[in-house]
Amino acid sequence: MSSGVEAIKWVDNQLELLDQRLLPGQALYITCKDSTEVADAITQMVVRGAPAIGVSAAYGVVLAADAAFSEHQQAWKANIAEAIETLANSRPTAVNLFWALDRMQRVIDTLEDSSPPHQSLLDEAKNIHSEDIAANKQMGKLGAELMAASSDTPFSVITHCNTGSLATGGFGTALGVIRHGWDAKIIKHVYADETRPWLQGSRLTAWELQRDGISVTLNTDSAAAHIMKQGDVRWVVVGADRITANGDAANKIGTYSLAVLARYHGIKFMVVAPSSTVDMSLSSGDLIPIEERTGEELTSIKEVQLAPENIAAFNPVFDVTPAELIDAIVTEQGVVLNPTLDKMKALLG
Ligand SMILES: CSC[C@@H](O)[C@@H](O)C(=O)COP(=O)(O)O
Repeated sequence: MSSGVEAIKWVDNQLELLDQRLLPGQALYITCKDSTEVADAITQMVVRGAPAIGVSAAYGVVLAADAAFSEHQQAWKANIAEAIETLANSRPTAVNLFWALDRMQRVIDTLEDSSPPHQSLLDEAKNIHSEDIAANKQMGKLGAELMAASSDTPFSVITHCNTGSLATGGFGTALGVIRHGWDAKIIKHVYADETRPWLQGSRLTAWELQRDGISVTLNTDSAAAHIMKQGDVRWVVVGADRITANGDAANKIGTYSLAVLARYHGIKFMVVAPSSTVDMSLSSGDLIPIEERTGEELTSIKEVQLAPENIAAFNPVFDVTPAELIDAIVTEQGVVLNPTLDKMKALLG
């Protein structure tokens, strides 16, 4: 089974990121030499997807510490705080970013002011990276087993946004389940929503699945109800950017509509995310900060104008699916069926 493309690489003490803005036309890596460049890469969506943002930010902290230590060997800890703040401000919704920065901060807190930080921080960033890949593989297995138990015959699934090796440390969350399900011949076809406006589905998911030889067709987001009505789709499978203590899940805009449609059509809805995506400090999805990006993502594509000049455009890039519409949350620690606060607490504390 393919693990997919390597989107995040640590090479010669620099961070190399596959520039996702250029896919599928070009597969080019950009090099981030300092933490500001990493923060910019996250904001500009060179790298995107909740776990991938967290992994990249962790490597960004290594770069920040290297710079602070070479500038002032006795006071690097004080000097790194601003760089970490800049990384934290790069995008608001995916909690994996803050989770990864907290893990890096805990390592910083154990170090002396005068001790070189490089190796300990690099080790932790690499741990965050490799643990994410391992979590994805475990979730892939658990999610595919759940799907297999629900049907005697192979079926199709719908997915939204991109949750593959591009969006994670590697392998993928919802796409990890799809990889396992395809391998086990449970899943026979994937419908990939194009995912307006940034087109993660058409530019990234279609590219990843096609490269890996998994049967995929692309559809407009608004075709989902029509596809569901055909009767061939048994599961919607998506990732998440933040899951709250009651099981509400924020994910790419349009996910909530899919969940409503799935319930109407009697189709199961699965959210696949590592425990680093779970924010037990928030009691409900209403409290998740929802990123709004520029209206230009709606009004033009690659400088081609699609709407009247100066039209006002509203571009929230995530929405929250209420727990009551979710049949299963799959994490590497286990599966929560029909999530509630008590069930989330029992699995994820
Ligand atoms: C494993 S990816 C889960 C989510 O991060 C993904 O579905 C998503 O919404 C990504 O949004 P993006 O704006 O592309 O960063």
